[in-house]
Amino acid sequence: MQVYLDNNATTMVDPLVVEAMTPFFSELYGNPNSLHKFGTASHPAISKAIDQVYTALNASDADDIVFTSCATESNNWVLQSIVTDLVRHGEKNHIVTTEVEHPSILSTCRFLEEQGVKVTYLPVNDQGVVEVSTVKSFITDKTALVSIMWASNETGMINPIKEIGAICKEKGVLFHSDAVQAVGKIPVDLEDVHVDFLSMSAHKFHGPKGIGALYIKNSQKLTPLLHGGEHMGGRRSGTLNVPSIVGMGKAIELATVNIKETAAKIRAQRDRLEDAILELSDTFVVGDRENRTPNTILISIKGVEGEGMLWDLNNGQIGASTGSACASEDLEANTVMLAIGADNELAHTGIRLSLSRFTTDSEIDYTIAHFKNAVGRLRAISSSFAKVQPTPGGEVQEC
Ligand SMILES: Cc1ncc(COP(=O)(O)O)c(CN[C@@H](CS)C(=O)O)c1O
Repeated sequence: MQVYLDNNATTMVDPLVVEAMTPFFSELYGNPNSLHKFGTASHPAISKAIDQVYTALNASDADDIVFTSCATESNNWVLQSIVTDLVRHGEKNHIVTTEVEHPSILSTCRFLEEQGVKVTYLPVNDQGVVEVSTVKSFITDKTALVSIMWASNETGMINPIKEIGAICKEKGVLFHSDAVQAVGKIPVDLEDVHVDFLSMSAHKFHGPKGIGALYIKNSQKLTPLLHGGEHMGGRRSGTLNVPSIVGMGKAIELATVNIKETAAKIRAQRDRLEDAILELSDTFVVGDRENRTPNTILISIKGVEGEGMLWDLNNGQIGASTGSACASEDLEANTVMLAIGADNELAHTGIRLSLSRFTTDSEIDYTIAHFKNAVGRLRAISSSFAKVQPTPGGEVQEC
């Protein structure tokens, strides 16, 4: 049996999405900007995809949805263009974000700091969530943008976006949320929650890789990151990736049409897996279940190096991660676990398991059995998890 439990890294493309995309590779392949029928033939499908994204986010027609190559591009676009529009020529010079954002936010902020922009990296609490009062206390009259992720890719913990959005609106500060791990997993209603910009990525909700989008409220001015053509109303240049746009539209429709029922099914499987693993001694999960995306577990297993556990799981045909895929190559401690106060040893024991609507009950059963055996094996050879075993005479010995 093969079990894929790394859906926060990327997901399988839903076969129904592949079916929707197929005609636009070799049949309706014209450049949508061409005036001939080969180009205009794809226009209805592009319009439908845009409508599917608007509907999924409950966005207003006054807002813009601009397709990008990925959420990393969307995040870079907002941060770099806010500096172009509000910092270089204006009185503002400050960005507020958190310590636990995705690298596409943190690295871009560090790049902007090299250009003189002031960035505040807010701490998170022991649940990995930023406190509303903390956000409020660091906004000044020089703050150009607040950028805070809707849900953590590492822990699944959900930030108080509605409250933060209300504060930003009240203070007249632009608000961006990286919603990559929220869209398609939990309800995102942009009539109910105030954001000026929102990033999303199709390959997180069973769409194709290489396509994302940026939501822009009320057509807010935002200098393009990519120049060179009138695509997407002059917002983002580059020939439209028609198959992937169609795929993103179909994927977001499938992911959100019954989102509450789907989330409940995934959560039941996640909770069963989590309960079983927590039966093991010296284990803990980051964050409470009520304020977490339904598919994610970041679990610490004392005495078991994350990489060693991944290797054992992989040998058992189970795919998981120690945290975000972007950071998988390095053997650093999990930054989120460090941010919530875990010591360095503990921060090396994190395992991220992320389910999807395609995860089956038998896969959960198989994972539970393998996980428990793996922990026993790895702790038996772990120097940091010394066991105290009684000897025949009753004396106790370290081993
Ligand atoms: C919150 C968040 N923000 C941005 C990205 C980047 O999305 P792209 O469309 O791939 O550019 C991701 C992707 N996180 C994957 C790969 S690093 C993970 O393993 O956690 C994300 O989770």
